[in-house]
Amino acid sequence: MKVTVVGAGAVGASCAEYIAIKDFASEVVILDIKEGFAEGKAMDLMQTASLNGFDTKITGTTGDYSKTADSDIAVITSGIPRKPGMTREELIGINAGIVKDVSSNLIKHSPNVTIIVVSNPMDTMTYLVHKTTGLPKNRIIGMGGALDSARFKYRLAEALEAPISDVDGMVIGGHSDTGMLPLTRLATRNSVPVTEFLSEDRLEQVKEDTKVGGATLTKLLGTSAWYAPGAAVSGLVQAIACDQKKMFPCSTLLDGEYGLSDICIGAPVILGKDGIEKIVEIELSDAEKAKLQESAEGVRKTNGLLEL
Ligand SMILES: NC(=O)C1=CN([C@@H]2O[C@H](COP(=O)(O)OP(=O)(O)OC[C@H]3O[C@@H](n4cnc5c(N)ncnc54)[C@H](O)[C@@H]3O)[C@@H](O)[C@H]2O)C=CC1
Ligand SMILES: O=C([O-])CC(=O)C(=O)O
Repeated sequence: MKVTVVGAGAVGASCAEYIAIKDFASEVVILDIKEGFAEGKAMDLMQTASLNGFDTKITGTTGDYSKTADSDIAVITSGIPRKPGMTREELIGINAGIVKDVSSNLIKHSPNVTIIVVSNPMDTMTYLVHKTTGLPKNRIIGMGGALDSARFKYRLAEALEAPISDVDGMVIGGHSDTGMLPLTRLATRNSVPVTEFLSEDRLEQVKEDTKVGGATLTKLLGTSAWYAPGAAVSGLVQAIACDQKKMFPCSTLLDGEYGLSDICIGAPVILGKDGIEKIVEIELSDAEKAKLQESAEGVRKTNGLLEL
């Protein structure tokens, strides 16, 4: 199993590290355009192998896509992150060109690759990869909901004063400060709906804290987060590499599901060896349906800025 990670920055390196530590891939190639950067990150990570006990071979390259040839999975993290006060959508001007260029180079050397898009604005970047590569839709996956759901569980556990392992919950919709839809109605603590334990006001606070999870960290760090994003990507990569048939909310091209078409947005999917093997349609309340439509309108507005 060969995995390429494009972008050796904060998220790319974190993602490569978690993939290596989980020790399911034979090879990880990191590619960046900054001279020597990916080689340096790869060497540093390889020097953790004896300490962390993994056998994954990590190599780095400055822009040489021939080194990525025959990758099974490629993760795109190349592009600029936001600074405090910015939205993810503001990154489109620079990141669209990068993502388009990177995905076409990847496919030249790995025609059967499954691509996981991380660069922001992620739903629009995932749509761009669909529009420009011609890869089948099951092999283009946007990472956002897995991260947002992890943040949702963190906030739920905080409100419940419970360990995170007690808590389950999912976030669907667009990966944006306003478009996320944390499904509080379906969240549970050991199978018991969290609505049994938390007031409506407290749940509303959990929802709002979850939606601005990325912005909160960006304000604290001066750039956007990387540990949880890297861990979330590694979870998707592992589910595909190990054919786990796990369910994650991912940005996927919808074709009528949830009443939406010609848009990539977060919905629950089953991930296995064929990438997105199924889009799971869950019954939403009328209020949730309306929120999802609103979220989709936001994503479509950003998609409208693409030069296709
Ligand atoms: N979908 C999600 O949940 C998340 C998305 N992100 C996004 O991921 C992206 C990366 O974030 P960070 O790693 O923090 O940024 P970073 O600045 O640390 O790393 C980005 C790397 O991309 C490289 N790069 C730029 N153009 C390239 C090209 N054409 N080919 C190869 N490499 C290129 C840069 O040299 C840099 O090393 C941002 O757009 C950020 O908004 C970040 C966190 C979560
Ligand atoms: O907040 C950002 O810009 C990066 C990101 O998507 C996240 O951490 O959720």
